[in-house]
Amino acid sequence: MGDEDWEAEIIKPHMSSYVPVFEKERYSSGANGDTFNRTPASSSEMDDGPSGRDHFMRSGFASGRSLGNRDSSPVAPSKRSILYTSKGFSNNKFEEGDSSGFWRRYQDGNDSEASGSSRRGGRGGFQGRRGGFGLGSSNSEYEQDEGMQRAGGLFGSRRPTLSGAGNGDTYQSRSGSGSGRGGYKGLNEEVITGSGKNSWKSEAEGGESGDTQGPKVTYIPPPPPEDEDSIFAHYQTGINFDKYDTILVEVSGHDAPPAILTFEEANLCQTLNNNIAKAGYTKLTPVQKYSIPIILAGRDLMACAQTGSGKTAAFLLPILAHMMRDGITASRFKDLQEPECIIVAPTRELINQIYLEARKFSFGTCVRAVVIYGGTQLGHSIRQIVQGCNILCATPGRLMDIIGKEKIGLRQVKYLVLDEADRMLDMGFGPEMRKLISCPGMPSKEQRQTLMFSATFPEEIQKLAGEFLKSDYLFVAVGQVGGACRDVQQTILQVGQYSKREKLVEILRNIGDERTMVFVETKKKADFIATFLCQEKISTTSIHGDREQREREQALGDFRCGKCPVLVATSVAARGLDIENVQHVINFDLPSTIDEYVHRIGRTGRCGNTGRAISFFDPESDNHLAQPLVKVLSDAQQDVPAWLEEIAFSTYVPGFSGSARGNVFASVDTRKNYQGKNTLNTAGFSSSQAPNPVDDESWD
Ligand SMILES: Nc1ncnc2c1ncn2[C@@H]1O[C@H](COP(=O)(O)OP(=O)(O)OP(=O)(O)O)[C@@H](O)[C@H]1O
Repeated sequence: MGDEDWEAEIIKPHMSSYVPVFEKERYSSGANGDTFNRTPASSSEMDDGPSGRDHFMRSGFASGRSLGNRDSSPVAPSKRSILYTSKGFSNNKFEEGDSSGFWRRYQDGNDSEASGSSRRGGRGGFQGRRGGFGLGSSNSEYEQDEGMQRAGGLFGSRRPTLSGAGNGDTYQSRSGSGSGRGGYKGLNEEVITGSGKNSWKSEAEGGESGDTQGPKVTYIPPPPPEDEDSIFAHYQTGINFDKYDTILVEVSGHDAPPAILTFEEANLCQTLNNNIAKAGYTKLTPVQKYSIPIILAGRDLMACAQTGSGKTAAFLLPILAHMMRDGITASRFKDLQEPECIIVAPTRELINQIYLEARKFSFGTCVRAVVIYGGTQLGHSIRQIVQGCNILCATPGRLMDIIGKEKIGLRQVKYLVLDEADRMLDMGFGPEMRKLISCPGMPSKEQRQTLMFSATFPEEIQKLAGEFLKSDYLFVAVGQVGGACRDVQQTILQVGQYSKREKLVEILRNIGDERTMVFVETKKKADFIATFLCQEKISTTSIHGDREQREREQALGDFRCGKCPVLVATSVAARGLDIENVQHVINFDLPSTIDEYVHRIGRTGRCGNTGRAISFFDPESDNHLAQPLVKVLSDAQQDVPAWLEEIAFSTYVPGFSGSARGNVFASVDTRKNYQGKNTLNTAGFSSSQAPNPVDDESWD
């Protein structure tokens, strides 16, 4: 979907929009029965909803709050918390390209980052504002920075961006493309929509290679809290956690070890068991029941399981168990570190989250996990590594940089994990991953264990994965490959682009202060919508690839802690992020692929908790998604609006395999004629016995 024509927006009449059944139940109708006009008298009214909503509405964050008017809520934004504003806004006009005129710094904040230099760069380039925040390294060798950021002036987008740095309360002009930083802000995570197709570029592709010239990135992320309570902080599993056991699991491949039913059966060492208990895990999720024994048996694995169902622990625990069993030696300071495990993920925030999980489960052991990612000072990454590194969690660009600088040797790598593997292997990251496995020293696939996890695995990506995996890898499919989490109540509203903002505000006002992620398709629109919501006095922050890393982390922090209950995001936040109490996802713009939709709505309804997703379907631009949406909705046992079925029918493509991007509905392993498969429920009982395995068709 391309950018909206904001100019046209103010003259076009609003299109009528569809109101879902559940909203009609909840709110009395307006004159035409078509709008959310009534505010419930109290939140208790919400508690009486149908089953799926019950728990959701009872959750702590919502309770006791008025759901009617944000202004009256305890966190209603004050003048200070209107994070940014725009001049042209009252005209509903987005003056693209004239960022210096359109955006003005909200002076109320005392942002140290901005105060050092003017950020009104206009169309000019570098203003040098990134020089030092008292965080610079004393070791100049380590102060190299990401190349594309240096070269970024060439690509300056001149787009305004939120600034959460410092107190997170100010929005300010970032004209001149972030002034001192040029235009590149994590191209690896950017969805480029010009062609109407997602195209992801890796950091290294984008140039975080450290070789090009440009301004230095000096950001050093604050260290995570070290106290045990913080390390083991977790949220509760939800009412549907036990229902995971009813999901069918299909395992394909030869000689799959049997599933385990309890943590005890995994025979992990005492320290790991203690950490599991402290993390609040008492029962395995299906993907853990199947993946843990497979990994413990030394097999390569491709695992597909619904969002929020515990894939991270499914690979971390057996890897750590092996490391402990092998008597891993404590890390020590060395200029070249040789980690035993490398974990890669497509976004900075996700890899950081995986690192925190690795740190949690390795607590009290001599295994040292380290995280490195783009948008931070390269010297900082290197300093983390040289102190010792057994498990390296990295985004691809930064990983290749560090390998290039000979701070990481690959000879000892025994485990290579690709989280969000379908993303890691697609056109964006695939080339980087191929470079990684052919780096000097990297053990061949026969000599290492390669593990791939995702909630979606398109057929064509499964085929590419053969290059990375041993030919006898096992494939675990928990439920439908690419299916949406059933704990998310999905609603599709027909909303034309010119009605979207009004509908968004209406919904957000009714939601109250429950944490909500609003997905939009472009970075520019993320800024625009965040500005708009702030003007509507809805505390909002935003995350996207044009924001500096400091700002991205600040935004996520403000959202996590509830300071800003609304997070406007691009697809950079679609995958993997595990944020407590996200009760709503709103697709202001639908993504261009159904997989992205599945990941986005999976930010809610995690770990057995329930959640809700509302998506604006614009018939002008989203018809290609009608068929896959109908399939995803019906597979997840959701109501399918009649109008959507009609569109799906009218846009019927003979031979359609269920997706805007290929065969999303491959239910299992795509190795053709593969017969070594078992279908079981997660209590471990086989529902169809596997025939004798025949020759495995490998994708090598
Ligand atoms: N066995 C368990 N018991 C309790 N909580 C668990 C268990 N396994 C995982 N969790 C918790 O469930 C949440 C979701 O887990 P995780 O982030 O690993 O999901 P995921 O499957 O990787 O999701 P996504 O597809 O979105 O990346 C986390 O907070 C995690 O700590």
